Amino acid sequence: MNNSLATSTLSTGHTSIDSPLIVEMSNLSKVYPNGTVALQNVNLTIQEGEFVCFVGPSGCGKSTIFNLIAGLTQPTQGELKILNMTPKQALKQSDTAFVFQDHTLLPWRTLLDNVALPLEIRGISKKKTHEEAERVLELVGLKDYTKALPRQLSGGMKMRVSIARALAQRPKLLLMDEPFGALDEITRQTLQEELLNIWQKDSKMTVLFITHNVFESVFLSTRVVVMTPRPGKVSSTIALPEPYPRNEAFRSAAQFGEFVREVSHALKH
Ligand SMILES: Nc1ncnc2c1ncn2[C@@H]1O[C@H](COP(=O)(O)OP(=O)(O)OP(=O)(O)O)[C@@H](O)[C@H]1O
Repeated sequence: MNNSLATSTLSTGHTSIDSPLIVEMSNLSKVYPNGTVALQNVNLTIQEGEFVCFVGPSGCGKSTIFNLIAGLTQPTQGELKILNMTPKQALKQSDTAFVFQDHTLLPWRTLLDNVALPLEIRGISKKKTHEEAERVLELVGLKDYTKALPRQLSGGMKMRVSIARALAQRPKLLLMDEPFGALDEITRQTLQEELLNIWQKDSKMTVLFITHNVFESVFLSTRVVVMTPRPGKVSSTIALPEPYPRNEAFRSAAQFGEFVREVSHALKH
């Protein structure tokens, strides 16, 4: 697919042709003050309920796209709408939540208190924040660890807490920047399946996920966005209209291998 088709939307995952647009980027460019052209004329729309992976060489502007969506930096040119609002308005309404590779848990707070923190900051009552924190910790398989401290957990468990903390905000848009990059392969695959289960339970949550791992992008997403080396552009979008739930059987299916080859080929050209 060529760049012009990057603006098209697809009926995969929970989405249908009528699903509202969550992200609209038109001719989006970002030049940093030092002159680095991080993004050039990016056109992309993402519908409610999609799971979109971004792949591309280091420095192609993937994180810059996330920072723009989060309202942490401003575009130099073009337009960006999140849920038909400016990124800052969307962030204010807590419609956007993040998960990073570094779990950023506070070492002195229990898991429950770590997960409750963003809600506490929003002034929600202690009873409600704790109920919500318990709900999401159960969702990520950690209901027996509410009183544990981060140092008592493995890397994979810390990542689960980090995901729970983002989910506690009930985001419409979840941004995940290489969340599983530091995990061993088995833990990574387990968390991929758990993440898909969580996403499937919430038909309206849209997930944008940055990864350097082509296999991961194919396993997870309804659509892979492939970016070019700097200045970052969308070179192609590849639809993955394979049904969910996806599991071990999908990883060994012929179709999986074909999609991996397609994404790898797009990355090299
Ligand atoms: N605040 C900044 N000031 C100047 N240049 C920046 C800034 N942030 C990022 N860049 C540059 O913009 C380009 C895109 O960076 P970005 O972090 O968005 O890429 P990326 O695709 O996420 O990279 P990686 O895969 O290595 O994380 C890079 O050349 C980077 O050095």
